[in-house]
Amino acid sequence: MTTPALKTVGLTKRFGRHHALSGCTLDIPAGRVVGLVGPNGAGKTTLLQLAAGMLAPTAGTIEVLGGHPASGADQLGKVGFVAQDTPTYANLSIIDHLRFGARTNPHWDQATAEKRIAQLGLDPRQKAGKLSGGQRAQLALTLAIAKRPELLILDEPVASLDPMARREFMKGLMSVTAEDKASVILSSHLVSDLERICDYLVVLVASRVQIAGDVDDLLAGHFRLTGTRRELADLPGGVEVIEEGHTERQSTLIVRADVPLGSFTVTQPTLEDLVLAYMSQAMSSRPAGEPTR
Ligand SMILES: Nc1ncnc2c1ncn2[C@@H]1O[C@H](COP(=O)(O)OP(=O)(O)OP(=O)(O)O)[C@@H](O)[C@H]1O
Repeated sequence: MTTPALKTVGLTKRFGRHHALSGCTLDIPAGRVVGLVGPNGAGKTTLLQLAAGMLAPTAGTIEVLGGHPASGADQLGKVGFVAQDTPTYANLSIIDHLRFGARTNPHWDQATAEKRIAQLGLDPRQKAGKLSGGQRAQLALTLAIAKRPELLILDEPVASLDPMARREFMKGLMSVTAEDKASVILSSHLVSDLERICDYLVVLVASRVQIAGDVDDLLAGHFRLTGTRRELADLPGGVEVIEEGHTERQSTLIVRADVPLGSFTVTQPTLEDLVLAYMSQAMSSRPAGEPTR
C-alpha cells in the first residue's frame, strides 16, 4: 500500500475553548487533487496549517506523506504551502525570490521557476510589492511549485483573483499536477472553483468533516429523487436523506443510497448540489443558539 498524502485520526484543534477543528479523521491517498470545501470559519485554514506544521494539534494525530508535519528538513522539502494571503517580500524582486528559493530548497527547479515567470509575462526585476494580488498569488504558486514538492497545499489560492485570473491560475495548477504527479490539497468556499480539477473532495462545516471521498464514488453513491411528498415518504432501508426540499406539488431529496431506487424518479446531482446538501445538513443539525465560532 502506498503512503497516504494526509492521514488524520480524531484530529482536534482548540483555540481557548473554541473548537476550530473537531475529531477530524481522513485518509487521503497520494496523487490526488483534493478539494477542501467549506463556509467561512469551517476550519479549512486550521486543517491546512496543521498539515503544514504551522500549528500543533490539541488532540488526535496527523501524518503528512507518512511523516510528522514540519518534523525536519526532509519533511519540509516534501511539502509546498501557499498561505491564504500569498505572502511574498514586498521589497524583493521576483528574481530575488527565485534566488532565495534556490538557496533554501534542496530540490529547487530554477528552470521551471523561470519558465513560469516568463509564461505569466512578469518582469523578473519587478518588486513583489508592486505586483497585483493575482500576480502575487502566481509568484507564490511558482515558488511552491519550483520546490518540486510531493504535496502542494494551497489555502484559498483563488479567493482574491478575478474570473480570468482564476482560470489562468487553475490552468497553471493543472499543468503542474499533470507533469509532476504531485498530490495537491486546495481549499475554497466554492465547489465551482474546484470541481473541474479535483478528483477527491472533503467537505468541512462547523469544524467537522461532513463527507470525504473520491469525487466519482461520491457522485455514484448520491441521487436526487423527485416526486410528491407521499411518493417519497416511504424510502427503502439503506437510503439516507441528506437534504430535502418541498413545494406544494413536488418534493426533492438528495439521498445517499446503496440500494436500487428504480421505483423513484431519479436524476444525478452535480458535485455542487452534493456539497450544498451536506453543508445545509450540517448547518441545520447544529443545536439552536450554538454559535458558529
Ligand atoms: N489563532 C486563532 N485564535 C482563535 N481562534 C481562531 C484562530 N484561528 C482560527 N480561529 C477560529 O477557528 C475557526 C476556524 O477558522 P479557520 O480559519 O480554520 O476557518 P476557514 O474555514 O479557513 O475560514 P475562512 O474560509 O473564513 O478562511 C474560526 O471560528 C476562527 O475564528
